[in-house]
Amino acid sequence: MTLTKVSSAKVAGGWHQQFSHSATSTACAMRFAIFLPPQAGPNNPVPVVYWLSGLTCTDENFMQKAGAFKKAAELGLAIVAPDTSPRGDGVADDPEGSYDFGLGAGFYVNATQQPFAKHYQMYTYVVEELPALIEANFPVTSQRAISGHSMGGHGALMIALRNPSLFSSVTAFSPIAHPTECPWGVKAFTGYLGEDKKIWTQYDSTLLMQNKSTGPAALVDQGDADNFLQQQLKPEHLQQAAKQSGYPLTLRMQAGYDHSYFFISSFIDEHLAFHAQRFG
Ligand SMILES: N[C@@H](CCC(=O)N[C@@H](CS)C(=O)NCC(=O)O)C(=O)O
Repeated sequence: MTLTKVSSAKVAGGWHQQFSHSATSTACAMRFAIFLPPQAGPNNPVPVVYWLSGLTCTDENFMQKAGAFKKAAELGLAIVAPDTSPRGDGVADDPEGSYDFGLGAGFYVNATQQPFAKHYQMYTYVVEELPALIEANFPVTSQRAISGHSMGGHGALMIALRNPSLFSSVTAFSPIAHPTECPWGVKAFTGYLGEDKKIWTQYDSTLLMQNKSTGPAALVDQGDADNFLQQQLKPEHLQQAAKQSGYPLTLRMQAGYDHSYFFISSFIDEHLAFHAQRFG
């Protein structure tokens, strides 16, 4: 598998780099960003935190705005941020060009519906193809954690719940906690997965958590001044699911914070420390 380096910059004693590669799962060129802390080297592989971004984002938003590098360098963690959808010639988009479906809005599912199924295989890309690529090409261990924001916060929870042996911990900011019951999720799941709601359940974190009493330790932060809180995010549904099953979830409501990267940058250090503690 050939990786093409797109950019490279030293930061916090380590390196921020972007690469593109031809992905099998999504059948198109995919770009990702990686932060390698100063400790990382052939004789010192480091664990990886995967970061899944939200609607409208690319691999760049988190790396530019979260302010995560100093803490990741201190803790010796690599961070990998994939794109939020397939892109390029021939990749279908929302016919209306809206921001919440199609390009920039892959929802980390494997689409079954045309014209999306050919490229929108983000679940397989994030769970299988990207970690295999990272572990074959960079000085990292197979210790993994996963985090994300909004659509990506949901993606992180859903992927960790479905793959407990692959991730030692999961954290999320402002996740779309119950996608089968909010407008963003219903639109995306109808478009990518079709009308059969039984198929949707495998991609819904609240429904998955309801039936699991064990799995990767989960931390969720949610701002109470987030414009999307009531209509789209519904963290109380996730809390209720954890209560019902006994799942190890800590949900923190954070007073005054909105949906933006200002919120993420305020608590990202704590999320990285949460992961580092569980890597041991
Ligand atoms: N554009 C949408 C919201 C999109 C949005 O808030 N995206 C979040 C993720 S859900 C984000 O991270 N945006 C990019 C950024 O802040 O850098 C709107 O205004 O309603």
